[in-house]
Amino acid sequence: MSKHSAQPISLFDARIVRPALAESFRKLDPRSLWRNPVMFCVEMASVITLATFVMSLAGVGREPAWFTGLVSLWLWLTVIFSTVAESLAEGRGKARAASLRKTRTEVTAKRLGTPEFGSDVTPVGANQLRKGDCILVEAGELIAGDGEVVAGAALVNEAAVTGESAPVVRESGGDRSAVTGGTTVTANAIIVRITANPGETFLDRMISMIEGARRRKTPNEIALEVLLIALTVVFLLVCINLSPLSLYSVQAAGRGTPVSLTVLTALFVCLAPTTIAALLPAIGIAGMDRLFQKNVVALSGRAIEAAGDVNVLLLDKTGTITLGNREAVAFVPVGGHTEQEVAEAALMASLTDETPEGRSIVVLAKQKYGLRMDELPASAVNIPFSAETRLSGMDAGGRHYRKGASDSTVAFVTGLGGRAVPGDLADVVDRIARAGATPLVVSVDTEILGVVNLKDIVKGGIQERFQQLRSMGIKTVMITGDNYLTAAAIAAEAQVDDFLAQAKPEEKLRLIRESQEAGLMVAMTGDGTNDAPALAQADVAVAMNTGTQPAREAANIIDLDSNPTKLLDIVEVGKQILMTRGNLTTFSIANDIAKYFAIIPAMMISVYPQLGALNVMRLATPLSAILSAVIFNALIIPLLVPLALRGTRFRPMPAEKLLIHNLLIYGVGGIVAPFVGIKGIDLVVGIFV
Ligand SMILES: Nc1ncnc2c1ncn2[C@@H]1O[C@H](COP(=O)(O)OP(=O)(O)OP(=O)(O)O)[C@@H](O)[C@H]1O
Ligand SMILES: [K+]
Ligand SMILES: [Mg+2]
Repeated sequence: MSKHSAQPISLFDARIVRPALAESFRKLDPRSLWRNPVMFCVEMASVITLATFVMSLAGVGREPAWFTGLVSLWLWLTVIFSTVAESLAEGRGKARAASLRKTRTEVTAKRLGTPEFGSDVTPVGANQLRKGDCILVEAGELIAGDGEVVAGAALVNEAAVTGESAPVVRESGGDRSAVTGGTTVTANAIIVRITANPGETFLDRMISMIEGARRRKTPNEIALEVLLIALTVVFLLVCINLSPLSLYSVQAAGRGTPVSLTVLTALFVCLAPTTIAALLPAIGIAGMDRLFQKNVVALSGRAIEAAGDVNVLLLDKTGTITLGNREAVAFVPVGGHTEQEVAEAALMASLTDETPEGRSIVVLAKQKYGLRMDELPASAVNIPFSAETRLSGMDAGGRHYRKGASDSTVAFVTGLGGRAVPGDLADVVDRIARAGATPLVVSVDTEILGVVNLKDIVKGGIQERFQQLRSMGIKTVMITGDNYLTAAAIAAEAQVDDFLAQAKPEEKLRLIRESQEAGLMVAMTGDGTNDAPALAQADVAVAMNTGTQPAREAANIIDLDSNPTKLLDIVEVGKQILMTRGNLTTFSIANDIAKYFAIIPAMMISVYPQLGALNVMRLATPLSAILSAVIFNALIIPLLVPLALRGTRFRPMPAEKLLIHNLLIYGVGGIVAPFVGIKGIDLVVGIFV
């Protein structure tokens, strides 16, 4: 097995750092930097101080050129540290996108006239394929685009996308019908109906997502940014007003010198929330990258952050909580019929059924009873399975063969005029359901012959993960189209908190709407086409990569490993992103206190010598105090880059406790650190000045 995560590239690997440094200079372009308004202001401040440096070189102004020059240099470094942080966060994704692009080679597809085997084949380039085209893909060939298997079943190697080289089954009809462009068929042949135009495929979306090209700011990021901009504007106004104020003070006191433009600009940058503003883009991008390490592709940053606040997780049963598909394991007669009769009727009701359940019935009838029908009866009409009717079958030779959920089949038979439901039916259905399997009732015309036992197996190790979700305050609810007893048995085995049985697609949707109206943040995990409406409505919609194309399109997060408990990791990363942002904001704002103590006395001491009392750090000279504050303000950014990229460590503890814990560390730390840091830098600066 080769996984992406098996060969992790370190965050500070040379292969990432070098291109990131180049990229960080491109990001200095004001036309792209304005997207981060606080850093844009710092860049303007750097330009202003560059001008005052040039002027002091020319002998204009009172300040020595070494001072204005160093202030300008460190202001530029402040901006560069921020663009480096963002580029570093993007780096690993870019490296991976490049390797994904390599797999998206130009392939030739075999386009078919009709969606059937044996129809005429026209070779076309992959980029000529359009939605709705059908292609034939045979063993050893690359699948040219995203699509849905409409005929056949094959083994597919998806390593190009998932990093997992063990082949998986992709087949028509069921919840495992979706195939991804760029993956390879290793055995058998399938016919695929293309579902995405070139440029809109999963691989394309994945590449643009991890490259950050389509990254939108999340609502949380926007809210925080509004706060940061407001703070910046306030400090800008304060600094602008300080200039006339200091002129006036100088005149009134009859001594001292007014504050210079360089010092005012330095003060502004030190007070503005530069630490968090510099690291803000990196935090979100790095979070998305951490998820990708876990083989989860988030198609929106918003979904990950919403996951940090999730209260309820709804899970589809088959394929999500239980393994793959339900398989027929036994035919159980009722009402005095024989096993053989049930097998025959079930076979007839499944001949045209392309779902895995239907195919497994055909296989069992053949294996156990030697039954086979090589040709369909001439008059056969397929009655396809739907999540609405919950039954399927075939009409042939004037007879109605059906199989389906117990209530649906009984209702169908009664509708045809059947009156006698066998007395032992309820018992048989109950027994199968209580064991956690799915009973399918088999009928011919008005007669109920027996029940097919479809086995359902709960995925291993799922219970502990649900327990962890519970301890994080997340309620798990299983929703299934299956009957109440089967649902109850599987729910008990998987240890979900609650379940909803016999749910049709619109009931799944309603449950989500109701939970959302009650103020809950809802996550949904599913794989079937019938889950798609619910996925589209959920705040966090996780589709299994094995799922159908509609489910994958409706989702905003795709789990390449198709593991329903991945939500735990998604929640963790979501919480980490929110916490990291909160912690760095606290730190950034708490930092200002020390800077007041460093800069205000330095600025005003020539006018008001009493302010010397505020110089608690005993900084050497006013100029070195200001320079030290500027240097500290810049250096704190690279020092916090590892924290921004890796995220605050997640501790499962109650929210209030966590808040107090973080406030203590980042609030108190934010107040103390700059006193120590600025003093230390001043000692070094003092050696030279
Ligand atoms: N091929 C089929 N033919 C007839 N009836 C079926 C078939 N497949 C499923 N059923 C019946 O329809 C019910 C609903 O099935 P469906 O697969 O839509 O459930 P679901 O809502 O996707 O839930 P889950 O996937 O969690 O089991 C099943 O419980 C079963 O009784
Ligand atoms: K600052
Ligand atoms: Mg399903």
